[in-house]
Amino acid sequence: MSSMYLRLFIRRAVNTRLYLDRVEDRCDMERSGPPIPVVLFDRLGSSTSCGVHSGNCAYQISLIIKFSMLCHPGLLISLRKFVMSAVSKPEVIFVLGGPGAGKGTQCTNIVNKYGYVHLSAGELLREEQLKPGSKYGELIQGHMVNGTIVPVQITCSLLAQAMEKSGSNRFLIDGFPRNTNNLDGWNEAMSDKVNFLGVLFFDCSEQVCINRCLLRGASGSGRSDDNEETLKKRFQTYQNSTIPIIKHYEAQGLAYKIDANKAADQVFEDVQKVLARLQH
Ligand SMILES: Nc1ncnc2c1ncn2[C@@H]1O[C@H](COP(=O)(O)OP(=O)(O)O)[C@@H](O)[C@H]1O
Ligand SMILES: Nc1ccn([C@H]2C[C@H](O)[C@@H](COP(=O)(O)OP(=O)(O)O)O2)c(=O)n1
Repeated sequence: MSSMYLRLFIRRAVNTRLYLDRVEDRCDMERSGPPIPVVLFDRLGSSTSCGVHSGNCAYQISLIIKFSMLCHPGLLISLRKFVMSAVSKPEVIFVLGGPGAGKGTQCTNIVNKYGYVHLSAGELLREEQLKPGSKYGELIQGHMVNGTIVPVQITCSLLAQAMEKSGSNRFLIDGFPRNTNNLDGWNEAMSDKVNFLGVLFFDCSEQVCINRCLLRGASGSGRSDDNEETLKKRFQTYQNSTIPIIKHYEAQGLAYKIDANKAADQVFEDVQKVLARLQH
């Protein structure tokens, strides 16, 4: 009995890729026709496994359940979560605030507690800049040092690639959108593909931010922009270009302001209150 399996299929005709959380393994299973990415993961211990197949114009989810697990009390809840995560669009929260406001620090806290995937636009750009032979390396470096913003086509495609590669469906997108070019580019390419929950806005005074960035630089961040001269320019960009984006979301009731001048653990207390609201 324990080796008998029940297989459920869910099919839907959409040309889309699926993003699932808790991806544990990738393999090619039941290959037929063109190559199909298959994600295998496990929600009820080792005796339940799920495969997700994303084809050209349809996707099919198959869920393999051991007969002995059919009476498991968590099965229905797990099934519902599984199906919802598979058929719903990926969740996105934007994280904004001045340079050094503590965005990255709080994103790490959120990832540890809530299991989002953290994508830092700045970090993705730094990685791209360092890639040998990157055609955007010099352009990115120029913007970093001048404290200006890289064109959205580059940043948005790095974000989209990272989302796809992660296999998750819950994202914190940190340091984006930073100006109207970022916002327009995102809206054009991505906004109808995601379920946007809102913006975490880390509000922090300029002096506190500058002190934190200088300390970060002094303690070996290795970042070409953690110096006083670039910081002045980054703050100008923040005031002139990013604050209007935050205001744009505030006007829609989608920005959640958090006092980021406080100690990191106090800031995280406030973050958790906001997340509790966002997730309901
Ligand atoms: N609430 C806080 N109080 C004091 N220092 C902080 C706080 N949050 C972050 N830091 C420190 O300040 C620096 C900048 O934080 P970081 O999370 O990298 O900011 P951002 O991602 O907004 O640039 C880091 O060295 C970090 O350890
Ligand atoms: N959307 C973005 C995000 C960052 N950048 C560039 C320009 C920014 O000054 C640098 C650094 O960004 P990052 O988010 O890492 O910086 P802070 O964490 O806010 O200090 O990257 C960009 O051009 N476009």
